[in-house]
Amino acid sequence: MTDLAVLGAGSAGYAAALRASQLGLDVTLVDPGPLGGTCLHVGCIPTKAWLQSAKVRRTVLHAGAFGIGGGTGDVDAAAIRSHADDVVDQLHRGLSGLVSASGVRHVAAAGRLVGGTVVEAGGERIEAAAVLVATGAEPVTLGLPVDGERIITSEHALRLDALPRRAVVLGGGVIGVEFASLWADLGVEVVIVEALDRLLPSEEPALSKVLTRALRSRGVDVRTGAPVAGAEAGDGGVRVTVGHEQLEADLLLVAVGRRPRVAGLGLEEVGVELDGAAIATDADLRTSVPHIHAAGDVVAGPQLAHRGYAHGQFVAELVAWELGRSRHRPTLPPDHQIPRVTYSSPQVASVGLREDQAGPGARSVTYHLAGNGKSLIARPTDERETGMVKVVRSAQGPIVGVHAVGEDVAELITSGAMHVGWGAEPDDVVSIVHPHPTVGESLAEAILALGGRPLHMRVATDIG
Ligand SMILES: Cc1cc2nc3c(=O)[nH]c(=O)nc-3n(C[C@H](O)[C@H](O)[C@H](O)COP(=O)(O)OP(=O)(O)OC[C@H]3O[C@@H](n4cnc5c(N)ncnc54)[C@H](O)[C@@H]3O)c2cc1C
Ligand SMILES: NC(=O)c1ccc[n+]([C@@H]2O[C@H](COP(=O)([O-])OP(=O)(O)OC[C@H]3O[C@@H](n4cnc5c(N)ncnc54)[C@H](O)[C@@H]3O)[C@@H](O)[C@H]2O)c1
Repeated sequence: MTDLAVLGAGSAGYAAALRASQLGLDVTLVDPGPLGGTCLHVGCIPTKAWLQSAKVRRTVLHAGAFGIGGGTGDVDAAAIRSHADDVVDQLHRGLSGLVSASGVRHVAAAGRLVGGTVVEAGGERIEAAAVLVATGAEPVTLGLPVDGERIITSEHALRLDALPRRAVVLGGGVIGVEFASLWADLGVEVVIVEALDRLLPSEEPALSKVLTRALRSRGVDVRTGAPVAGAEAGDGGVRVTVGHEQLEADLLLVAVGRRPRVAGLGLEEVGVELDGAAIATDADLRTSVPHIHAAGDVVAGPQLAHRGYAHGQFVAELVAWELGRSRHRPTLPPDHQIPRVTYSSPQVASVGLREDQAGPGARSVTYHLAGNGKSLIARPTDERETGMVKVVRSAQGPIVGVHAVGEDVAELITSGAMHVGWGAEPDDVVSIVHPHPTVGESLAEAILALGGRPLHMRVATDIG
């Protein structure tokens, strides 16, 4: 018997386990893989390590623009991998220590539901008061013959010991854009192919435009409105069919989305309903079967590690409350309040609603980072794009969206998430002083303008 059995020890599952044990629940965490799941081992952390190496090479190649003698920027893919592995290992050791110190029991096996809230894993039968399914997602391959060598997914891309000379990236979403950006900066000739009419199609159109111009200026061949019809691998490389055209490359990265991992979990057998490919849940992440919850990438919505953390902690608190072990009934942040960052160069970061989603009478101000000292200092002078921050408020109401593109704009979206989450009005924020020079003060500049009192920008003073 256990209070909570968690299937999956990724961002959602381990966050649930840690929070539940803090609340005094007995927890069993089931996962056949290493603690940490996709984000730690084959997602957020190793991709950001590769992106950092790409940024270092770019800095080295542009060092002259900063008055420093440049280097050759030779690339050692195996050494980049080893740096990424070191970071992952260190975080994995830390997480394993946290989980064992918390008293959570880890069963290192795949689990499945075998009736009600009973889980079977590694030959063991675990009866639980509540179950959380947090088994994550896996790449969609569109039936393309993924072989791990010529036609690959992001997981294979992170294990490369040598970089291709020429690569086609299929999908202009988050994974496609991050790899296109980092490979281009590491000297790979990249073609990125997106079926819809722009890269990162769910972001504000202005951000996609700046990103596309920046990638093109670094030699990336960006093709939009171009669905890929097929691909064929041979000894010498891969041939990709886009419309009537054939593209030749050393490899094809398939990055067209990730689908919830729900097969083989016994969901159908115990009556857990699906909503399309994802597990159907109510607003409190309860599935159609009492006391079975779902969290993270198995639930439809943005597939992000920090959403997984929020989901996992929420379910732990809800279960503790339902079992009478906590007096606090938790609330779940809505998906649109979850910040999104694409860590390409330039970065694209946003939270809340786009202007076209913010209702009638919504107003916005766009502050161009060409006026931001910190952004100009960081930018090599031979690069034209600096980026922008756009803030959206609902009609005479609160700030409902912050959208940014530029170097290091990920750092300002945390403040954006607070403004949107707290429903702040521009007047609530204008008296908060931001440090200078920072990229973050560009958000303050846009909010000042939205509140009708611009400082370093020329806009009509009756705005907002
Ligand atoms: C290349 C890449 C880069 C990414 N970068 C970012 C980023 O920068 N920022 C960000 O926020 N998000 C990023 N993500 C997304 C992020 O990794 C996911 O949103 C997050 O990992 C989801 O957490 P989860 O707990 O739902 O699932 P996962 O982390 O996928 O964990 C699921 C776990 O379930 C386990 N499991 C599977 N089947 C069973 C079973 N039958 N029994 C028990 N356990 C099982 C798996 O072994 C796995 O450990 C990235 C993803 C990818 C692929
Ligand atoms: N920095 C981050 O937070 C981060 C990084 C990587 C991944 N992730 C998460 O992983 C998930 C998966 O990422 P992803 O980039 O694979 O999915 P995605 O949904 O972000 O993008 C997939 C893209 O592929 C395009 N596409 C689909 N079929 C196509 C075809 N036949 N031809 C051309 N284009 C096609 C889609 O229009 C879409 O733009 C995302 O939801 C994201 O949240 C997050």
